[in-house]
Amino acid sequence: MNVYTVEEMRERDRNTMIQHNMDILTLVDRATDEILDVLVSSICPQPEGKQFLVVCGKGNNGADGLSLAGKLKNLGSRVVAIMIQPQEFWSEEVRTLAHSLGEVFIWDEVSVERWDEWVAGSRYIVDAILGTGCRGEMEPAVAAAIAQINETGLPVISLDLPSGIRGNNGQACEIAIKATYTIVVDGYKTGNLMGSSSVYSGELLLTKEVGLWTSSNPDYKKTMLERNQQKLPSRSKAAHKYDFGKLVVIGGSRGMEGAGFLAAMAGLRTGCGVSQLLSCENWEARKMSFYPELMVDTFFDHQGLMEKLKKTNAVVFGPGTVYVERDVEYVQEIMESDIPLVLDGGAIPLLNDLRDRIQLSKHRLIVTPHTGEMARLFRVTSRDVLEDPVYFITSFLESYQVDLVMKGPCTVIASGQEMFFSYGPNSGMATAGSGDVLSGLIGGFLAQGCSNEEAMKSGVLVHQEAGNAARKIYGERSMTSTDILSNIYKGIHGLEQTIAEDVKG
Ligand SMILES: NC(=O)C1=CN([C@@H]2O[C@H](COP(=O)(O)OP(=O)(O)OC[C@H]3O[C@@H](n4cnc5c(N)ncnc54)[C@H](O)[C@@H]3O)[C@@H](O)[C@H]2O)[C@H](O)CC1
Ligand SMILES: [K+]
Repeated sequence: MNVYTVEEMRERDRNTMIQHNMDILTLVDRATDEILDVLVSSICPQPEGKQFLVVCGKGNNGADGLSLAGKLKNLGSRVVAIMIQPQEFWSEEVRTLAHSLGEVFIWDEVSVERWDEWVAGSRYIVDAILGTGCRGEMEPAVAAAIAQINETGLPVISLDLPSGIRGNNGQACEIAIKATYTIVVDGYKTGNLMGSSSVYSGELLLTKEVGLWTSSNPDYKKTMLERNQQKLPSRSKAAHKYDFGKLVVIGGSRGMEGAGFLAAMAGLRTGCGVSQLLSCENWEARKMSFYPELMVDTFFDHQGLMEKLKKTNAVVFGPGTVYVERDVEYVQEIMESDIPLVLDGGAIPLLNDLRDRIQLSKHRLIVTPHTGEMARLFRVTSRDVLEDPVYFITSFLESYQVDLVMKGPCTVIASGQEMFFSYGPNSGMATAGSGDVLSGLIGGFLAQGCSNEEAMKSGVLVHQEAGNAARKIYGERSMTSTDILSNIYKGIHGLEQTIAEDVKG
C-alpha cells in the first residue's frame, strides 16, 4: 500500500490525464466507483432507502461528493446535496456534476429549520468539502459548515481527508471535521497518517487503486509497513544460547536504571540468547536487577567497555543516559568495531558530534528519535518537524547517512530511498519507557543477525502489536511499558502466524 505526499498525488493526477488521456471527470468517476465500493462493503451494506447528507466544496473533493451522491441515488438512497460556495466559485467539473444531480442547495441559503430537518432524516453525513487542496486560513463559510456538521452527532464519512486536515502533515486547521470514517482515495496521503489526523479521521478505509499513473522511480518510495513483509530469524532446536546472539544495552545511568532494564529485557523477549545491561560508572544498577535472566555490569573507561563487548552481536546505546560528551568516544569505538549499533535516548544528540565520522562505521547506524529528539538534532522546534515531517525525514537521511526510526502515533522507518509508515494510534504507547522497549526490540533482532531493515520492521511491528495487546488488558490510560514488555510475545506470535500463513499460502 503506497503513501504519497500531496505534490506526488498532483503529479500522478497530471500524468494520468496526459499519458492516459483522461479528464478530471473520468478520474472522479473512477474514484467514486471505488469509494462507493468501500462505503457499501465496510460502512453501510444497504444504502437503499437511507438518506445521505452530502456537503461539498468547490474543488475536486466536492466533485467526489457530487459524483458519489449521484451513484447513491442510483442505488435507491435519498440524497441531500449542499454546496458550501455559491455557483460563481464552482469548478467546471463541479458545475457539470451538480447539473446532472438535479437539486443542489447552497449553504448560505439553507434555513436552520431545513438543516435540522435534513439532519433528523439522515443516516450519514458525507464530508466532501476539502481534501488535499486544503491550505491557508479557513474561509468563514467553510469553518461554519464544519462546526455545524460536528455538532450533529451523525456518523460522518469524510472523503480522502477530514476537511480541515492538511494533506501533507495531518495538522488540523483552526477547525476540522471529526469523522467517523475516512475513505482514502487510491493511496494514503502522508497527512492521513501523521500529525493530528488520528484524532479526526475515525476509521481509515482505503479504496482500491483507481488506475492513476505511478512513478516507477520516486525520490523516496513510501509504503505502509505490513506484517507479511517480515521474516523472523530461524531457530535450531540444537542451538546454544550464543547461537541466538548477545545484545548489550548501554544505559541505565543513575536514576534511570529502569530504561536500561526495559530495553535489555525487550531484546531478550525477541529470542536473542543473552542480554546484558552495561551501565557507565553505576554500581547501583548491578544491585537492582529486576530481572534475573539479565546480566548486569558496569564499566569505567573505553578499554573496559570494549573488553565487555567481546562476543557481543548488537549494542543499543542510550536508554536511560543523558548527553555527555565523553560518550562520543565510546560510540565511535563501537562504530569502528564490527558490532551493529542502535542509538537511542540520551545517545541521539551525539549524532551531531559524530557527523564526520559516521562513514567509519562498518554497519549503518540505526537512530530512533521521537519528534522532539529529531527537532533538537536540527536545532529547530518539534512544531517545525510536525509541520513538515517528510522534509525532516529526508533531510535526516541525507545529512547523517544513517537508518531512522522516527517514533510517534505513526512511526516512520526510513532507510536509503525508502520509507515505511506504521500507523497504529494508541495513546497508551505515549508512556515512559515505551521507546526503550522499542530500541531493545530492534537490538534483539539485530543480535540474532537480522539486517537493519528487518530488525527495524520487526521491532516496530512487534512493539505496536504488544502495545495493542496491553491496551486490551489495561486500557490506554493505565497501560505502562512493563505491560508492553510482557505482551511482546503476542507481537511475536502475530508475526510467526503471518509467516506461517504465507508459507502455507
Ligand atoms: N488524486 C486523486 O487520485 C484524485 C483526487 N480527487 C479528489 O480531489 C481532491 C483534491 O482536489 P483539489 O481540487 O485539488 O482540492 P480540494 O477539493 O481539496 O479543495 C480545493 C478548493 O478548496 C479551496 N480551499 C483550499 N483551502 C481552503 C481553506 N482553508 N478554506 C476554504 N477553502 C479552501 C481551494 O481554493 C480550492 O478551490 C482529493 O482530495 C480527492 O478527494 C479526485 O477524486 C480525482 C482523483
Ligand atoms: K473531505
